[in-house]
Amino acid sequence: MAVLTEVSDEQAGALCRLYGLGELDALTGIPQGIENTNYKLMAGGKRYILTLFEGRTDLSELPYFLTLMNEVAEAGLPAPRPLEQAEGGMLTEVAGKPAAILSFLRGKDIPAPTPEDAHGAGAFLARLHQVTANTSLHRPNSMGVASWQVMAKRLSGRLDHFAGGLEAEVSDVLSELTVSKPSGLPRGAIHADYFPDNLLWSDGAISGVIDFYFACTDDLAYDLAVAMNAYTPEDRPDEGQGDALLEGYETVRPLTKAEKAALPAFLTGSALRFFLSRATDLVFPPQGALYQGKDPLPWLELMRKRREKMGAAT
Ligand SMILES: Nc1ncnc2c1ncn2[C@@H]1O[C@H](COP(=O)(O)OP(=O)(O)O)[C@@H](O)[C@H]1O
Ligand SMILES: N[C@@H](CCOP(=O)(O)O)C(=O)O
Repeated sequence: MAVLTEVSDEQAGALCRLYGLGELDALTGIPQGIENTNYKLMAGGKRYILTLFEGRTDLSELPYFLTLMNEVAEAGLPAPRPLEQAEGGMLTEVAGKPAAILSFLRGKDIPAPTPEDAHGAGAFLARLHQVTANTSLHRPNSMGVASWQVMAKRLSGRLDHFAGGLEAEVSDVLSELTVSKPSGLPRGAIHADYFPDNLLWSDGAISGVIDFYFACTDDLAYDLAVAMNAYTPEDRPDEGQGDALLEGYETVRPLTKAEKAALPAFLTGSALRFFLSRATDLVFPPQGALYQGKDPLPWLELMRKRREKMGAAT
């Protein structure tokens, strides 16, 4: 239940005036999500999303995320469009939290995507990259390799509780990844959290891509690897969703030779990244976010599979 901050009808009414939306019709909390508070806001007969940014989102980075979403929407892809206040500015404050109003996107996520769904998600990711590769916006990846090292260090003394010998294994993988770090690949703004719950579908087509709050500047092929892993079902890893997503991606944007060569390391690295972030959140539950305890272990298994293939590819 991600309504961490209550918003009164009075506060919502004031927001409607600030953004020139007409009369407030209704305000309903959205239970999905774990990071921020989201409400469905109905005003002047239209639907919007009201997001209150909770503790884990860095305030100074909000303009980057909102401007990026706006650029993607301007390019004709279904990303949330942040609304401007009548007097200018996208951000405001509600109940002591920074807040924005975003356009509402129709559709629902597909919790257990088939390989066919993954193929469509891959083609859409490539279209997204065609837009975000050209942005002038810049934000370093705060969840990149350096942060994996920080997380592993913070978890030191605890990793072996997840699996015997894991501390040494993670340290070995980190060294391998540092040695094999590719450079000079196509870069741009990447989504960095392209999981099935961040894509909305309607009538068999993608009607929304949401949750840009990990977006950053990085290699496009790394984003693809995150998505291939995220679409690999945790309980049925061998059904082929990852490969189908890659196939779909390449129907729109074929990978360069160098990107193909980098993919095994990116798949291993991104599996390690989500294992480490989930393990960190379990061991040190974040304050201010309503953490629902996502299981890190399937990502450890996936990391091991990906690492085997990385070894075979070198
Ligand atoms: N622009 C939008 N249009 C429609 N629904 C949205 C939109 N943004 C968020 N949602 C709904 O809110 C839920 C949580 O949003 P999300 O950004 O994933 O939250 P969190 O950052 O807390 O993970 C989504 O699963 C979706 O149901
Ligand atoms: N997708 C990540 C966690 C980020 O959560 P989100 O609700 O903001 O998408 C994971 O599965 O570990």
